[in-house]
Amino acid sequence: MSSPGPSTPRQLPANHFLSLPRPTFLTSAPATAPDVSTLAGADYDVDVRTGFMPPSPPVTRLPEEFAQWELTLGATLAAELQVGDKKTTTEKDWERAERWRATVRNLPTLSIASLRSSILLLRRAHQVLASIMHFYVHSAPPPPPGESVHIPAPIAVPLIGVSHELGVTPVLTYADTVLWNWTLLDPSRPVAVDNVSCGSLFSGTPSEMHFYTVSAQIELRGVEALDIMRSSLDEAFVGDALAVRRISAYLDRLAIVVDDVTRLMLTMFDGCVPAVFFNDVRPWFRGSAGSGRRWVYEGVPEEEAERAADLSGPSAGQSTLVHALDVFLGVDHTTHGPSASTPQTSLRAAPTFLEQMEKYMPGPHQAFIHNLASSAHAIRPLVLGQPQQSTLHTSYDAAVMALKRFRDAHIRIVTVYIVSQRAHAERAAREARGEVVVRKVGEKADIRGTGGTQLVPFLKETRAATLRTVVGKDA
Ligand code: HEM
Repeated sequence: MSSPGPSTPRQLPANHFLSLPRPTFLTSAPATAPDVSTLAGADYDVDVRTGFMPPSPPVTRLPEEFAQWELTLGATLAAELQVGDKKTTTEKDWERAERWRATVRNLPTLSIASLRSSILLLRRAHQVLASIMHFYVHSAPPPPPGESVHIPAPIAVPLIGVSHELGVTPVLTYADTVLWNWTLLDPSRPVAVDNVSCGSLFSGTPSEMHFYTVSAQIELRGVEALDIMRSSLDEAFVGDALAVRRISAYLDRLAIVVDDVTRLMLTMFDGCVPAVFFNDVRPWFRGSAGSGRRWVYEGVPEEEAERAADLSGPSAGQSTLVHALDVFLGVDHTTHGPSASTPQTSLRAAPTFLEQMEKYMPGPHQAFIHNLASSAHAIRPLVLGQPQQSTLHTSYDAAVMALKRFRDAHIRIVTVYIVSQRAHAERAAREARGEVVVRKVGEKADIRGTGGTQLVPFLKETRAATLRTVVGKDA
């Protein structure tokens, strides 16, 4: 079975979140109201209990036929691979890495035909192959800028094939690190925020596990937000006074859910050590985008290889949940203010960062976003059609401001985990060279995210766009 692409609708399963009655907190909602939202009618791989995460723990091992891939990934532990361009990496580390890299080049190029019947196996294959690829690229000393990085055919060919089946890019994504990388703490209990834990893919550190786990918890807490979106769009279709009152209540609830998501995100500080994240985890994530080096996927048709040459590494910016919140609330990231990181003239034509991130999502989740975006009965126009100071305005702004608080908190996190870490690293390097370290007031380093953004101006602009969405004067 292959995964449905954006244009291949399927029958909705009975337990699909789009097929369910309204949230119970709105007791006055009629259970018989028709599901009229444009979200209905396709399978988006969104589950009523787990949202964008699959409903049961992902497969952790491929069948025997693909044992060599699993063994090669497992051997990275014994090889104690270090990031190739890390200051502390030695000649010996490179030699050990090169021996492991040779085993990757000598793998047979396996057919993925038998994987096509199982989306669960396809996901595991993507995770394994993309992880091997990132280990392969980043455990070697990087070639000079301008030179290409070669991905051997035994990895490149099946990775391209599997990615095609899943509708996702052939590079490590948020789906590999979070959505398809979790287990239940207590298997006798259902999937829940307090019963999920992610595995470490690269550094083997508790910080890496915590980094992914927090995102998984956010995805699970966000399930209620998806439920609220669906119910609100149903009501927007009806659009009468009662519907407007219900949407207000949904939006009030949404603000609470988003604040919970923000609280969860801030628990990053409880278990992910910034220096470990910056030095031992994040370097493995880097994609080719912004690196000045193209990744050449050997053995694949030129057109496919061209599409894969310039891709970003995983970022929670690929979380469909946050995109969905933006789309649902009508946050417009295309009209940039003066602090945007890209020149004003090129803004309208170019896709926004968030739009660019969609191709890193599994195909059905991309379809979910497109469907949500094309809803004929969107919430924001309905809100704008109501009188100023109405209850709906207040509730809408409450939800938007909760999303803005999420972005405030996210900027704090990025400051601690990247901006400050980068400043420490720079200072240490200059001091080691005997240079006097003075940074002029206002001078900022050009720091890029794994998504290739100039991250500080980008994140501030994303937050500003959220604030511009507010409709009331007093918000
Ligand atoms: C240590 C933790 C984190 C760090 C260092 C971090 C870093 C970043 C960076 C650098 C970007 C800029 C885009 C890029 O170029 O990659 C970004 C974007 C983004 N991140 Fe995070 N992130 C963290 C945790 C999270 C979590 C837990 C979430 C929640 C799902 C999240 C959601 C987002 C979103 C939605 C964006 C897109 C920009 C936006 O919508 O405001 N991040 N992140």
